[in-house]
Amino acid sequence: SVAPNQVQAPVAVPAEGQTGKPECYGIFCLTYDLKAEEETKTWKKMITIAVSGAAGMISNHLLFKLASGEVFGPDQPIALKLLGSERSFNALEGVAMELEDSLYPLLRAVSIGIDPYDIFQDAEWALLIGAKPRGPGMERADLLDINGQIFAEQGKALNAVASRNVKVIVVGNPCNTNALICLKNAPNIPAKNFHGLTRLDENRAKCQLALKAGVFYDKVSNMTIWGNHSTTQVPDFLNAKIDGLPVKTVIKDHKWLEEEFTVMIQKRGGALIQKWGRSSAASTAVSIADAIKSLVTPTPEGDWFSSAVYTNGNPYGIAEDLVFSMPCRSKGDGDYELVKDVVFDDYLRQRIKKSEEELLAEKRCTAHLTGEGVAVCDLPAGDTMLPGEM
Ligand SMILES: NC(=O)c1ccc[n+]([C@@H]2O[C@H](COP(=O)([O-])OP(=O)(O)OC[C@H]3O[C@@H](n4cnc5c(N)ncnc54)[C@H](O)[C@@H]3O)[C@@H](O)[C@H]2O)c1
Repeated sequence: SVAPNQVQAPVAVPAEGQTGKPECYGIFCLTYDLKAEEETKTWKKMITIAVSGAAGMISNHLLFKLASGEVFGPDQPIALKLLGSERSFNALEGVAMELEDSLYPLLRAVSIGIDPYDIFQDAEWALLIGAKPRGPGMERADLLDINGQIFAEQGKALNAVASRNVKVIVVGNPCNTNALICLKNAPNIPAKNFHGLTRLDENRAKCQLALKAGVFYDKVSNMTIWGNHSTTQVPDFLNAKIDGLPVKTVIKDHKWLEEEFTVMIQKRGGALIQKWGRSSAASTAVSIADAIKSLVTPTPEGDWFSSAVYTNGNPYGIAEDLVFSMPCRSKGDGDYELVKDVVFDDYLRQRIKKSEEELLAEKRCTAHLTGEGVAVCDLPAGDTMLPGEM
């Protein structure tokens, strides 16, 4: 209790469900006269970023990168709208308190809540990280259903209240199929705006190629991850370059590329869990930041980045109506186009096919969540794990 003569700090206004309104948090409830501040004169218009799973491990790194300005730029003020689960609401308040205490000049608004219809209101970016982890003994089909339901609901909420051009990055696993479910439930938002995160896989692949070639990782470019964010993903060493040269002319050990490199990237997440006892959080947050930066800054001439995006109209012959990781370029306007000048050989084609089959099976298994009828789960056995599982 507070003594009568003490000033009480602003407190969090309870989230939706308790008051009927999502609310600002603490210091962010004060209003500021932005125009009165010298530095704000050159600032851009504030953008609204919604983050789900905001009390989780990945968000604990990501939110502070967003607020610091390193993702959207030092002249871009932001509003953060944080979505948690009922269970994590206290932790969410803790996150908001840490954001308050960080005194970020660019962070102009923070609100927290557990209802996506409130939190996604006017969101221009939605970073969908919150999902249930696969528990012991849980079948992949169960995970697809449990998390798919979350993304069906969040897709509906985005459709109802988000900005009409919201860009959505799905991180919660299984992220490709969750992104497909999400976009199917948001018919009024362009399907092109939905991404599944495979940037972490791209970054991991660049690092291992650089290590093998004995060069720093900034020398590796044109790195595509094809397919599903699972152990069927295909890190493409045919089109990737080291110092502007095809990887295969720099790394002569083609047996290593085909047999060791591919598996190493597919299972990197699992290897990390064995060391850490938890899944990658910091490097995942970095890769989300990278994925956003790749959409809001022009792609360097001749290069590209990987993102799992909607396949309709793809030039590679991949089945339509999937969310599949493919090479993209951006003009820096938040949008992207698929890269046309890539080559294929039998090795690459065969492996892409396997990931495609897996995603088609995941889609059949979640048909009840995409409005396409009765689900049939005939998931390929054996190697359909997420990179974080081993
Ligand atoms: N695509 C990738 O490259 C990649 C990499 C690493 C992890 N992941 C995935 O990201 C997800 C989050 O990982 P983490 O380490 O931050 O997990 P975490 O368990 O630390 O955090 C997840 C948070 O989400 C919350 N949550 C659960 N359901 C929610 C819902 N419906 N709405 C809002 N919040 C909800 C939980 O309460 C928890 O606080 C997992 O699904 C993980 O598999 C993806």
